[in-house]
Amino acid sequence: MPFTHKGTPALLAFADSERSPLSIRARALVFVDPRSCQVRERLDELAAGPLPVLIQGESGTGKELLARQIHQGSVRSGLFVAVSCSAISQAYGEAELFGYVAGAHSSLSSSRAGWFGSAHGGTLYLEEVADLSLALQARLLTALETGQVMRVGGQRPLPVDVRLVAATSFDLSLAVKAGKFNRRLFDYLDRGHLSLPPLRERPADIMPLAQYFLELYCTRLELPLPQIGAATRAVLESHNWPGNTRELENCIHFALLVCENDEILPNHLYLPR
Ligand SMILES: Nc1ncnc2c1ncn2[C@@H]1O[C@H](COP(=O)(O)OP(=O)(O)OP(=O)(O)O)[C@@H](O)[C@H]1O
Repeated sequence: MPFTHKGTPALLAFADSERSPLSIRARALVFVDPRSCQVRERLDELAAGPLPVLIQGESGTGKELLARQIHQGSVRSGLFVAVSCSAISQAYGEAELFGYVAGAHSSLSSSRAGWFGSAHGGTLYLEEVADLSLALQARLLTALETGQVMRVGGQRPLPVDVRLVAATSFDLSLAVKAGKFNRRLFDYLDRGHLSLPPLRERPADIMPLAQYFLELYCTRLELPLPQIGAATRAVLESHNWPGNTRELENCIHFALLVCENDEILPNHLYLPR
């Protein structure tokens, strides 16, 4: 059932958002600005096809939501597994990503599939993919190209069918030039390039998103729905949103908690920058 609210026609809903353990905040994608509509078209094209996808967009623009939408729009019945590459440990990265067999280290008594194996039949979303070490990048490319993984301590490779959706907040080709990112992995990923503009370049999304977050948090916190008046609207529309949609979401959440009557006023907006 698509999420709907007054005056915001272009919403996509996540069918499984209520039961997905990885999707606490994501409920729908608001796409109203013409640039967002172009992103949406490209997303639909990519979702239906077989290509890996590289999403480029500043922090907080909604890359993970797009990745979920790509998975949902695909025919893949396996899980959507989201992993932050900056959280993968240096020491055990290979085991975390590709799994291990019991006894691989003295302390490991059972086998684990790893993130890659857990996404078998589904989609692996790697956030900030450039944070992977060069060694793991090379192993990742081999796994994707051969459709096989070797678990740490394993004797033979296991077949895996994973679609990779990777995200980066900067131009990854610069990291390739600097020797920090595997050129072949970049070429592999970049066939399905999806660029998500910052919120300041999609101004027609600002008010629909603000209204969406207002309704979302009012429902969640069981608060009456306040209005957003003209002066507040002007402030929201003229801010340049360095933290993108996440900043707008936090701003609306905060405003809802500090506004006293039935209207959000400009002084209820916490916009430090
Ligand atoms: N188009 C949208 N419609 C509704 N909610 C959105 C939209 N875009 C982003 N959000 C919300 O904004 C927040 C940030 O989105 P998300 O985590 O997907 O951004 P990101 O680009 O992956 O950020 P980071 O690079 O910091 O991980 C989330 O709470 C998400 O639900």
